[in-house]
Amino acid sequence: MTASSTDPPSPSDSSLATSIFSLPPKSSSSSVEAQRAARAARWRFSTICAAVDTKDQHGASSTPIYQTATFKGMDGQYDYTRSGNPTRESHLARLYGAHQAFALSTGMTCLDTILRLVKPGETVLAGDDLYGGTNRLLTYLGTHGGVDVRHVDTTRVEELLPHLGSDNNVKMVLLESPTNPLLKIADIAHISSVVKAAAPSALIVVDNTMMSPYLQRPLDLGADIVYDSATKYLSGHHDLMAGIIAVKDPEITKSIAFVINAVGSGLAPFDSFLLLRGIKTMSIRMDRQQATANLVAAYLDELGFLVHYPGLKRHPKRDIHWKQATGAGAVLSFVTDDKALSERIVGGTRLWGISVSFGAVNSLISMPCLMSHASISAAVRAARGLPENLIRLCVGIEDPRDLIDDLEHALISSGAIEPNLSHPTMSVRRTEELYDADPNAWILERARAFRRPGDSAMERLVAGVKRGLGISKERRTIDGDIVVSAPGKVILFGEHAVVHGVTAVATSVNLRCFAVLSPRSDDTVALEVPNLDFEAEWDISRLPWGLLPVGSDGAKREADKELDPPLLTAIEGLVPEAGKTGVGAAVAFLYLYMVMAGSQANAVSATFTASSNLPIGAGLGSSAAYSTCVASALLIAHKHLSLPSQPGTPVSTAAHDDSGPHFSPRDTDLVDGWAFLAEKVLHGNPSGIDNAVSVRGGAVAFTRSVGGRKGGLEGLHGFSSIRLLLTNTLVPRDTKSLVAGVAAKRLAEPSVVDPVLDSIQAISDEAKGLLGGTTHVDRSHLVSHLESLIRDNHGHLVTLGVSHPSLEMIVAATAAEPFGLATKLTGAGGGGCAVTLIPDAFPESSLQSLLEALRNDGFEPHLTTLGGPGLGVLASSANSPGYTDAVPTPGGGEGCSCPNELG
Ligand SMILES: Nc1ncnc2c1ncn2[C@@H]1O[C@H](COP(=O)(O)OP(=O)(O)O)[C@@H](O)[C@H]1O
Ligand SMILES: C[C@@](O)(CCOP(=O)(O)O)CC(=O)O
Repeated sequence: MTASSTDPPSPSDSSLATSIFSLPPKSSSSSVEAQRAARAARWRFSTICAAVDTKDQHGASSTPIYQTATFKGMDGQYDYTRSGNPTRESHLARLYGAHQAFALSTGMTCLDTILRLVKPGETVLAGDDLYGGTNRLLTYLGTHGGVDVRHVDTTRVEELLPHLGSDNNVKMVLLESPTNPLLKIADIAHISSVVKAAAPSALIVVDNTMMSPYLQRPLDLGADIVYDSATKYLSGHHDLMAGIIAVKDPEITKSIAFVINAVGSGLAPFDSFLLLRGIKTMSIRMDRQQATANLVAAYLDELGFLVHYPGLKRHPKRDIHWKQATGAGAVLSFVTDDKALSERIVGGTRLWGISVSFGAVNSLISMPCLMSHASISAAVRAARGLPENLIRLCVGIEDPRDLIDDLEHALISSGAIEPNLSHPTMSVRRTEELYDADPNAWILERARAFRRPGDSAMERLVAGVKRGLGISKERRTIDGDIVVSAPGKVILFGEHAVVHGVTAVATSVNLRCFAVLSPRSDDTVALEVPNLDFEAEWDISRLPWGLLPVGSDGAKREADKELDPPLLTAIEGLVPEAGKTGVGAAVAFLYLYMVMAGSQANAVSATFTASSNLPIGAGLGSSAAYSTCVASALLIAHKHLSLPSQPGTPVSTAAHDDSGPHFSPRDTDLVDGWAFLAEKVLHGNPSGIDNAVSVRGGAVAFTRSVGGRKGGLEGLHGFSSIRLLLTNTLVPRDTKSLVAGVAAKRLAEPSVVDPVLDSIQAISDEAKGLLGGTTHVDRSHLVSHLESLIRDNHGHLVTLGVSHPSLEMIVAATAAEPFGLATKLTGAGGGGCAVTLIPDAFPESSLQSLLEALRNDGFEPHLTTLGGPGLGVLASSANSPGYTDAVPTPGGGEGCSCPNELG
């Protein structure tokens, strides 16, 4: 297929150069014909694609296939198909704004043809993120053709400049934009003008396959030659191989035509027919593919993957792309940071076919380093920044919902994402309605139902903090920000009994509170707690500093064991909108803020923002997570916590997380003590187990110090990843009154309650042995043993009177056939949450039916795993000028590993 967009071909152009659009009207004398031709000359892209304006002798409305090698006669337009064939002649030049366009047998043939314009001793500058086949051919040209091939980052014009001096003999600059597969953007117009100015004889060649002429026309931007693998978008069905070369200059056209004719690389008649047929629907296909690609990119981006796609707002050089192209295309790539994980994702899809190439109506998934770019050595790939775990997605025209379903399934089953327990699940009907009303909102909803577990506890934390506070990937925390995060908890055994000195076993959950303390300079302290729709600010000078004990100087590290009632009352008077849920959070914050500063002189001016993905008031320790965040952020601001010398290095307390620095045991205890004080503000007389878990993470056995008996805290590290189902009844309850109810029952019926407390102690002791690794059992026995302890403990809590009909419904639903699972209430009971242990072998299909059944009963089920990191400090530059230097940093030193006197 060859054609010229403007001039009719001269006989010397050979019969390759014919265009139905450029031929003069049959009867040029007829003004009607002339007007029709003039109108046709104004047709827009999709019209040109769809129209069959052939001058076929029978008026065929589809281009006929001239399946012939030779043509009879001496003076006809065609003689031999290698030189020209009517099926191959078409309107392509017009699609490219070219002087002439040629259809060849493949995209690589196009490149081969173009590279024959380069002579030995000349230089080709090519990109460093190129299709593997391009790289292979260039390498061959270098080794066998005596051409100096240099790979530079062609997306950066400054990298090209040193190569453009006349001694470099640059003949050709080969560009792709966006590049394949990293979708880097080159400024085609800018590069063309810079190259032309410095090396006037150099040809700018653009591989436009990622875009097609529908979205980008490089000849209009200053390129000399553009080629496309027409196997991709132009034909669109992956049922033929083809390539197109479009050329602006008549002289270059002749050289290209010469090579094609000499070599015989023109596209065969039948393939030309298929290609023409594909081109008719190109724009409509690409519109659909591109719209879906935008959704897929938004989905992966929202999940926290690094996605390469110029449709995304933060894509580097996006503005340049949109200056030179009219769409983002339908190819995107993303990294998982784990090659094995990427392989599992790619292998887990069904609708997305594992295949090289792109541009077809059916969607494809691949790992370029193993497939399309495998011919580039691993070392070169690494040097060019091509991640081995990169996944490329080529979006087709299937229903976007099916594509997302399939991709999501692969992401879940590979372990790349897990349910976002804090996100309310939408009914199928509501989801469908949202899709119909607003696909962009729909895709975000789909993504928010999941989250990435990350590769390490710290990475999870970083991602969690950003998500939790709505800090988008591009927004970095400002200098001086202190960013902290702490988990909620689930009590596995011993709630309520723990208040009376019995041991309880609790574990952190992967739902967290996130907080930022940001310095300000207006002598104001402010609080924002969006979960509770509360914000307030206070003039620091008007806080009741006079109520602090005389001599407070802020140097004190340890938290008080008890609250100071007059100070508490005074602070309560400062919090507006009494009765709102945020009031407790504000009072706790201000209380710690004042006591920790010790005096007005030491007070820091800052805004504290906390946001949690924990359900609040459901028994999962949202208050402890919040208290831990308040305590740790304020301790850092007052320089009471020793942090790594390198600002911004994440610190954690999680003993099981070996990566990164940890707080010393003494500092861990310090945070715990202050968090406990905040818990006291919120709850009066809590046992302290919630903050102990939130600060440390993992699983702990906790015994409160009661009546002079020594308490204790022990980390339990003898288990790995046990799955739990937390089901929120959504029934509100009040911890304080439930705890008081049990105390009253104990007073009234000691003969009933005391044996129950003894039995719970025995249960906790057994659980401690199992989870702490001192009782040696195999994995299946560990789980079944824990299940029987769960059933027993729940029975005792029923006896204590703290269950609720909604909790009993969940116990029954999970125990019923075919599930047979063990469930107990967790936390204070009276509503709140139930916890169910999910054995390793529990079938995924049964789990899905159980979740569905619970949702149908109006509950909110969340899957989680046992254990997880505790307090994490993500960013902290307490040494920055934003915070006062007046508070001396106390001396460090290792202290006790566990606070034995917690309350
Ligand atoms: N994200 C948060 N922001 C501010 N305050 C919070 C947050 N999460 C919890 N709180 C505080 O904790 C209280 C809930 O504590 P509680 O009823 O014991 O529930 P839970 O069992 O979830 O800890 C809230 O009323 C509020 O004072
Ligand atoms: C009931 C209790 O044992 C656990 C706390 O329950 P909750 O997380 O407030 O639902 C009370 C406590 O230990 O402070």
